[in-house]
Amino acid sequence: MGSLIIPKLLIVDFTNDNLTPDTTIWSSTCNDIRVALENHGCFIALYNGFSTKLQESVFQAADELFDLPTETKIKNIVSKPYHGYVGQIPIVPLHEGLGIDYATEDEGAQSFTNLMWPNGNQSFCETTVMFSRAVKKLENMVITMMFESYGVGKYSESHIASTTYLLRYLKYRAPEIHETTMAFPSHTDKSFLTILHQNQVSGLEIRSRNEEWISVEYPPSSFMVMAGDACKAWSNDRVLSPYHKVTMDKRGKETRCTIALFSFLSKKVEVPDELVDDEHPLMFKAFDHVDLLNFYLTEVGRKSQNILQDFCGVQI
Ligand SMILES: O=C(O)CCC(=O)C(=O)O
Ligand SMILES: [Fe+2]
Repeated sequence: MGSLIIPKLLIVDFTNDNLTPDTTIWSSTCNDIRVALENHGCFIALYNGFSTKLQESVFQAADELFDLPTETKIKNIVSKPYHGYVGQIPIVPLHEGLGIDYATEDEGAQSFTNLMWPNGNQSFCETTVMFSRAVKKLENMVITMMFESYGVGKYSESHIASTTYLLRYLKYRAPEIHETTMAFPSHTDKSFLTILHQNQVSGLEIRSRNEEWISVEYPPSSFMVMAGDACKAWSNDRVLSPYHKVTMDKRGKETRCTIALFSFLSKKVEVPDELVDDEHPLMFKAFDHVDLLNFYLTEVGRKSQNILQDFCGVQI
């Protein structure tokens, strides 16, 4: 049996005050981020863009939300696929999730809050917006650095201006004896980037390029930054959009909670000309991001083992 080499995931320290544009550390970190996204499709970010109080209150907000009756939670219906309530699924019995589209904007968070708490819940609303905005800042920094490393920094501002954010509160209860430990089946994200923040209960597993599953442990104060299929398409197939899943510990007793921010483009996802050359011929046609989600809703899309190729691959 060959030895199992578990690749170490990159840890980027965004709390370092010296990490500012036009410094050596900035350009080497931009490079590290690009290499990590190409090799593993993810990295861990140490980030202190919000207070310890907000860190606590966002998990309290999650508890309050999941404590609502199911009849209320199922009202979280969003027209875009995979944006609303998910739960009560017999083959995924441990998982429940709710989504807030445009969570970085007051109106987005407010309309969700009004739906869940018709008599109001201002602290939930404020916590959601503050947390989403703090994570958006991290997302924007990663975009800026990745674009810079690919030599297309001039496009990052317009990309960020055309990005919308979906915040999802996700819960996984501990399995009972004889119950499945599979808490969220293997998939790739359809987002551009996904940023995950978990409580003290791990469970995330990521599939590496050589198809080994890596269990990811990251401290509750840090973030997992992951590329989605739209990022893979934009990069002309350089970045990995990793398969990942959540598995709960068979003997675990605690509930796992993740708060995830997904970024989506409101303009076409297209490969910059600079990322196409003889060595890297164009792999994907430009597409509307929401159409990728709609394709994933179809049977062909759901069963596809190579969704980008099947959805927007350039036929050779
Ligand atoms: O809970 C997690 O860590 C992962 C969630 C996830 O993969 C998703 O919502 O797409
Ligand atoms: Fe995911």
